[in-house]
Amino acid sequence: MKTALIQFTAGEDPAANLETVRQMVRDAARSGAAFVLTPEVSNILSSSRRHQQAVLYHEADDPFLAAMREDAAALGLWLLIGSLALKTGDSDGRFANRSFLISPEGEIMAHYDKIHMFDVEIDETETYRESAAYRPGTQAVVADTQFGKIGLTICYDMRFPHLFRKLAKAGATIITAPAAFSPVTGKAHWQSLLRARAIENGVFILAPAQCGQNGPTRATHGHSLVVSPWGEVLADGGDAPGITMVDLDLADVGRSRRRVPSLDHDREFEGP
Ligand SMILES: O=C(O)CNC(=O)[C@H](CS)NC(=O)CCC(=O)C(=O)O
Repeated sequence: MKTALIQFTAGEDPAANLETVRQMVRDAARSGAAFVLTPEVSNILSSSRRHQQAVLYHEADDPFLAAMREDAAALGLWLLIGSLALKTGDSDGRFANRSFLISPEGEIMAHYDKIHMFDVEIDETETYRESAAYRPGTQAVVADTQFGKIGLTICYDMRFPHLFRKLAKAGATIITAPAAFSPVTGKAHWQSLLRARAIENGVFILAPAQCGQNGPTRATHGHSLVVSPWGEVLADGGDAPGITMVDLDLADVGRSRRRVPSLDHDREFEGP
């Protein structure tokens, strides 16, 4: 299955981000991709909640989502919008960080709200408080497609192996992990986390990532990653914007799981 991961640098203007993504989706389609994935918060990366409040939409009238549905249908491909920041109507004004899987008919086949919030102080200069702006999801999601079952996660979720375990146990053979990873933790952890999640569950991991300088106070790690169920890095998108194409052999899932069937070897135990 020809799969394309879109890597770019989202800024504060959703319309500009949409133009960038649309062009790259078209390029990916021209290269023969059947499944195209975009990073976390493809529509906006902003550190100002006020600005987000001013320019974001609810799901029902979001122009980014509408355009992606049109493009998926026009180009006849599966599309994962890694996520969109969307208004929720919640009284506390928090947004959703929501991933969408769209069919080649332009239908929304699944959506997933990021469960784990990145509330972290990495060092004196770098702190994140995602839960101040975003309302965490409470529902894990697996979608049925012609390529098999796809489990949806977002970014920081990759540090919670039990979520990936649940998705794999529910039949997922591909797990998506779109990201806007921090450069510091990216260097230290990104590839190890994703390879571990692939190996321990015998799944393909598809992780389209934001890259570069997103704003005066925000940068992202890049290195969009495709990992095989055996843990091999099949592609790494590097530091710069671009499209990473890979041809997935879905039979690798069965081959890996037969060699090491650890997914079937979970045991109940007492303690500690
Ligand atoms: O801020 C937004 O608008 C959208 N959300 C994000 O970019 C989120 C929260 S700041 N980024 C991550 O989860 C990175 C996780 C990470 O870097 C790690 O786990 O080390």
